[in-house]
Amino acid sequence: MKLGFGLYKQMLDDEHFAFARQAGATHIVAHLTDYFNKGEDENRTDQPVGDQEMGWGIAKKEEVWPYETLISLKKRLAKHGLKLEALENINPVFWHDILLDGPKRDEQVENVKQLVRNMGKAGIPILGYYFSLAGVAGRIRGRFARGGAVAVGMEGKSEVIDTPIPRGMVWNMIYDSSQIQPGDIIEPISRQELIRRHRDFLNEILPVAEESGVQLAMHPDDPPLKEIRKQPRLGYQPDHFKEIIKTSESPNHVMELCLGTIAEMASGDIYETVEHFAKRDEIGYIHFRNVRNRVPYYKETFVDEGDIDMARIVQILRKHDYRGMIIPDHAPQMSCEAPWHAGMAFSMGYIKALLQYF
Ligand SMILES: O=C(O)[C@@H](O)[C@@H](O)[C@H](O)[C@H](O)CO
Repeated sequence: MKLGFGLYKQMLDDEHFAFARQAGATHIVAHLTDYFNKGEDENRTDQPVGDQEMGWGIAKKEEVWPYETLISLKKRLAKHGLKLEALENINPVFWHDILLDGPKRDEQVENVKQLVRNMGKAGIPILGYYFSLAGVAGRIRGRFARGGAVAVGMEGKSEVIDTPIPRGMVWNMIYDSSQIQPGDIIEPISRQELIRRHRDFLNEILPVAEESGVQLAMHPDDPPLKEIRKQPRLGYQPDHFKEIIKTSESPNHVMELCLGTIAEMASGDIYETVEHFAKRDEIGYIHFRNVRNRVPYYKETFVDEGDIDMARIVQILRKHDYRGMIIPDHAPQMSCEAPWHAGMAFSMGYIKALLQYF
């Protein structure tokens, strides 16, 4: 197994690369979408939470990440002894009308194909994506982890969860602020319609992924409620994702298996789910984090204190000879001058020890 580390856009610098390597990472997941593009967000070092009606921020208008950008990032990482294993998430500016089935859909399918080709050419093996209208919305932040460490979670349904998505926004980011008008919302669709949009997207992108040697790794719905912001989720039980991966029938379509999100689901068994995907070789990479309780009351915890027995997960992965990457995803913030660094270093140390002894 490969120990990896995820870095947000604003962390893609030498200092963070050195930190990741020092914490034991050999592989990197890079987020090239700036989730914090609001100018004044003081929480830029923590994960984006999704407790605001207007979402994470304004999606930056930019051209589809070109080959040159990708290869230069790869080379900068290589200087630190790190391999760029995956990009996580697609800027909503590139694909909002694929999610919304809007007028630019076909043009935007070409954007995603181009991104996949650029990744293939640069030798980046995995694109993590999350097919969702509401995106990561409706969580709150609080002193939920051991010793009062700040983490995210849910305390029942917050107001945002039932507030419809305004037009101009999707995936919890604003892609066109000129469209945002009071009362103008995205019409609710059915889960079947969302499944259709996703299937059509895969039918067009997967052949290109296969040709390019890139795997598309699907993130489960986060948080896994049946409906958020009046829109359905692709899935809210492990079985939904098993079904989607099975019907896509391509070795290039796999899971970005987030243990926390799966364990938060109102039903389903995390160990059986990991076993299912590991046995079939359907895991792109793993978000190795822990939670307590299930939606709508779950809380993120330190990696060693939640409901999931992480050693058991590693044993299941070993049993099926899983060779892919695991990353901490995110961790509670620890009380000190570098709360994010301390939380992530704690997770990395714990995971490294598990990998050493199991
Ligand atoms: O902060 C983060 O990294 C999370 O929000 C992600 O795990 C997120 O759930 C996925 O990237 C899916 O978008």
